[in-house]
Amino acid sequence: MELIDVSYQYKKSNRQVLNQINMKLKHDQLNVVLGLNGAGKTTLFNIMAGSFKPTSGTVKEAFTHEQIAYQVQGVPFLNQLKGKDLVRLFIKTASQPFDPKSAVFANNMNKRERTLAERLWEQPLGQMSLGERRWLMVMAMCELDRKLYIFDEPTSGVDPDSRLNVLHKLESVALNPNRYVVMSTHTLQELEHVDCHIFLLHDGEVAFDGTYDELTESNKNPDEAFRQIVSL
Ligand SMILES: Nc1ncnc2c1ncn2[C@@H]1O[C@H](COP(=O)(O)OP(=O)(O)OP(=O)(O)O)[C@@H](O)[C@H]1O
Repeated sequence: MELIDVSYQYKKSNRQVLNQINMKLKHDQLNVVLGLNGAGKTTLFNIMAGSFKPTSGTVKEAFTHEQIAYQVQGVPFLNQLKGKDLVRLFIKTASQPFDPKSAVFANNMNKRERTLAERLWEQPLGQMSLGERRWLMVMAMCELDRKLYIFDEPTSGVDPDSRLNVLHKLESVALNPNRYVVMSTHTLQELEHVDCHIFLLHDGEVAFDGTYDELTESNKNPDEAFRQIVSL
């Protein structure tokens, strides 16, 4: 998937959020979009998902809605829904078989994850912590068979252990030549041991496009390396 000279400006706004962006997503690797608050990450995801039409420019290899799984931030679900209902919702909308007796999506989980999945299975969403809810949603979405997966801050509020599990899950989803996986995060340290390609959005442009090692070449602290780029 490639974005060619993509620009975006919200109606009634005089600011160009994205200004002739060029990006080529990688297969077999996690694509990570970084940027300050308001840099345009969610706007970019909406363009990739086809929800927003670029003001100008082209999205090459655009996918239909059926080919995309998009985890957006802050979607309200009924608090009474149980974990299994949420998973069923995702799986059923994809017309995939769902077995209510077993946590089908738990097949590749380690012991701790499996215990968590089993506990959340019968627990209402309203009684889950924010991190538990996010973890469950991301794991369920990974079970869908799609061409493009977009995760807007999938590790936000998730504890360090589950965060690693989520990232490794996304890495494994990306290990398929017919898929693209894109995510955003503000926690740069979590990327050190992840096979990923980084795009850093700043001032409407891609200010950095490269690997984690390249990002931290001049400063081993990724936050400082990030700061250097956005201070230029
Ligand atoms: N509907 C809208 N109308 C006008 N401006 C908007 C609208 N939605 C977002 N913006 C502006 O567009 C810019 C980019 O927003 P976006 O949500 O894409 O940023 P982001 O990088 O995802 O931020 P964050 O890291 O805080 O989630 C922001 O300055 C925001 O205020």
